[in-house]
Amino acid sequence: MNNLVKVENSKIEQTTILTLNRPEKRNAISIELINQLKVIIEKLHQDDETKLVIITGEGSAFCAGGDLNDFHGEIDQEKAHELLSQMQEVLWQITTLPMPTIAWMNGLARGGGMELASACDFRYVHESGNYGFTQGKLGISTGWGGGTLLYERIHSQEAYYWLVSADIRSAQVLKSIGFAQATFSTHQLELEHDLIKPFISRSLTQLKHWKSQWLQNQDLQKLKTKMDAEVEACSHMWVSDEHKEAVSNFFKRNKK
Ligand SMILES: CCCC(=O)SCCNC(=O)CCNC(=O)[C@H](O)C(C)(C)COP(=O)(O)OP(=O)(O)OC[C@H]1O[C@@H](n2cnc3c(N)ncnc32)[C@H](O)[C@@H]1OP(=O)(O)O
Repeated sequence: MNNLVKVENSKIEQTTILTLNRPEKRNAISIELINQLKVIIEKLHQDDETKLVIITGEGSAFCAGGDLNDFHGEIDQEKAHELLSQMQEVLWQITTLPMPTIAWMNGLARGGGMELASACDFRYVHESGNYGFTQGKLGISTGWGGGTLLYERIHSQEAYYWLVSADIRSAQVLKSIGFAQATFSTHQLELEHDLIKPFISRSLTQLKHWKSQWLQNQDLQKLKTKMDAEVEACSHMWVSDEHKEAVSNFFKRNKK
C-alpha cells in the first residue's frame, strides 16, 4: 500500500507531522487517502504523548481539494453524500483532537484543501502560495463541513463573502482577515521554527488544557449539526449540470 499520508513522530519534541503525499496530484484527496487519514487520526485520539499535530503537504502544494477522479461529476446524490460524509468525519475528528493542530500550508490550496486547513486550530501559510475556497466556481458549496468551520475561524461576513466570491487570495490577505495566524518563507518544516517553538516549549498538560478550553468554547453539538447540513446541501448541488460541466472542463483543460 502506498503511503499517501506520511507520518513522522518526533519523540523529543512530541510532535506528529502528517504529510499529504501525492505531490504529482498536488495532494488531491482521493478515497484511499481519506481511508489512510481516518486510521491515523483515530490513533491520535488515543495518543497520550503527542503535544502537537502538524498537517502539511509534499511538494509545491498544500492540497488541491477532493480528487476529482474519485469525487467525479457523474455520481448520484446518494453516492456524493456518502463520499462527502467520509471526509467530513475526518475533518470532525481533526477538529476534536485533544491536542493543538496546525495546518502548515506549504503552498497552494483549493476547495477541500481549504476545508481541511479550516479543521485545524491554527494555519500558517507560505508567503508565495495562493489559496481559495473555489467550490463556488464548480457549481457546488463546501461539502466536508469546512464552510461551517470557516465561520468559526474568521468574521462571519468575511467568510460568507469568500465562499460566494470563491476568489483566490494571497498569503498576506489570509493573514489580514485572520484565517492565517502568520506567513512563512521557508521550504522546509523545522520544529525549531519560531512559529512552532511556542507550542513545543509548553508541557503536554498545559497544551491539553488549552485545547480542551478551546473546544469547550465552541458548541460542538451545534457545529456537528451544521457540518452535517453542509454535506447534505453539497450532495444535492453535486448532481447539477453546472458542477458536471466544471469538472469536465477541468480535465479538458489539463489534457490541452
Ligand atoms: C468537497 C470537496 C470539494 C473539492 O475539493 S472539489 C476540488 C477543488 N479543487 C480544484 O478544483 C482544484 C483543481 N486543480 C487545479 O486548479 C490545479 O491543478 C492546481 C491545484 C491550481 C495546480 O495547478 P498546477 O500546479 O498547474 O498543476 P496541474 O493543474 O498541472 O495539476 C497537476 C496534476 O494534478 C492533478 N490534479 C490537480 N488537482 C486535482 C484534483 N482536485 N483532483 C484530481 N486531480 C487533480 C491534475 O489533473 C494533474 O494531473 P496530471 O499530471 O494531468 O495527471
